[in-house]
Amino acid sequence: MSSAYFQGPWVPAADRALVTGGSSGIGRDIALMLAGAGVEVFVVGRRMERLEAVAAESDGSITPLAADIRDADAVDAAFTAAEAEGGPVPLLVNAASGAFLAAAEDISPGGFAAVVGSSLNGPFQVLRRWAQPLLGAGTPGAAMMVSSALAEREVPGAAHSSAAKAGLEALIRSLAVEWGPRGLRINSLAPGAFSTEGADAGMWSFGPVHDAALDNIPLGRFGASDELLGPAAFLLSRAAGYVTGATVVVDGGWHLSPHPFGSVFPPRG
Ligand SMILES: CCCCCCCCCCC/C=C/C(=O)SCCNC(=O)CCNC(=O)[C@H](O)C(C)(C)COP(=O)(O)OP(=O)(O)OC[C@H]1O[C@@H](n2cnc3c(N)ncnc32)[C@H](O)[C@@H]1OP(=O)(O)O
Ligand SMILES: NC(=O)C1=CN([C@@H]2O[C@H](COP(=O)(O)OP(=O)(O)OC[C@H]3O[C@@H](n4cnc5c(N)ncnc54)[C@H](OP(=O)(O)O)[C@@H]3O)[C@@H](O)[C@H]2O)C=CC1
Repeated sequence: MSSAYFQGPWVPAADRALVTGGSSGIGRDIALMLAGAGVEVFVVGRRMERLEAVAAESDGSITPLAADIRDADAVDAAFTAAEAEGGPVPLLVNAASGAFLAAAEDISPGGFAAVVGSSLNGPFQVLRRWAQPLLGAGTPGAAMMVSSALAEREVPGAAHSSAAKAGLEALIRSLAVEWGPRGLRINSLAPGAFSTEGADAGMWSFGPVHDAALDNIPLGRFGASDELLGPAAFLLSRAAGYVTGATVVVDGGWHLSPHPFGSVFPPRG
């Protein structure tokens, strides 16, 4: 991944970053982009071998740290390891999250908790642990949470994820106000439909869902991974120094659709 995304005023806002979900898909691409631009990157995910594979792929500095973001102690240990040599980490990307397709009546309490845990509770623990030492030291920082273009829309078949992502966007607005005066910027990047390992396995390989999404994207296609990198680079750069509490939607216009999934997921008859 080239450093071409960071040029002129678009230099990274700091030289150290922690990226959750950095072993796959969107988080992996962002981690490689940052490392390619000379940022020291720590990648977090549940499976160490996949984190190590990303680290091996980069010519830059990527350190793998295994943790489930739903486990506050594991999150704390990952940050403690990242901070051990260079102190608080000023840049944060939270791309980790998980979801599965299911009719609402088939989502068990445990299933709802698993998805909301990885998409809202866990990201809050990550943000809180990231911010604590920065606030204590008065060091500026910037966080970018990966949300979803449909956070504010109806998503039949993914009610848990939709509720959690809407909560995540509400959360970043509150934190931007609480922490802005103390030097921290908090934004979110909201992707539309992107082909990634996890999303393909869980959603896009299911033909009716894939086709319904495509039919309702005004630009008529899924996004290409590099189309997220420019907006991500912007939010993590000095050029975004006056941007906080914002959600940047990158979805080919999908969120404007009258119904983002047409009638692909009718209620049980
Ligand atoms: C009309 C169609 C709508 C299409 C929707 C499109 C939405 C667009 C925007 C979506 C925004 C979000 C996008 C993404 O997240 S893309 C990235 C996707 N990547 C992944 O999801 C990969 C990671 N996935 C996971 O980690 C898991 O799916 C999970 C989130 C569940 C977490 O795993 P965990 O290890 O905690 O899970 P367990 O196996 O222990 O299960 C916990 C409980 O969840 C229940 N469960 C799990 N899978 C399913 C399933 N497929 N269906 C129903 N229930 C499921 C499981 O039974 C457990 O419940 P119990 O405790 O009751 O047993
Ligand atoms: N691709 C798409 O179309 C869309 C994606 N998004 C969002 O983009 C983000 C990235 O998704 P995408 O790249 O597609 O997904 P992937 O499944 O390809 O990547 C998910 C990453 O998160 C990690 N992860 C998942 N759950 C946890 C957890 N509980 N703790 C720590 N790490 C975890 C995974 O590693 P491991 O499994 O080893 O833990 C992996 O590195 C997510 O927030 C997703 O909701 C939003 C809208 C659409």
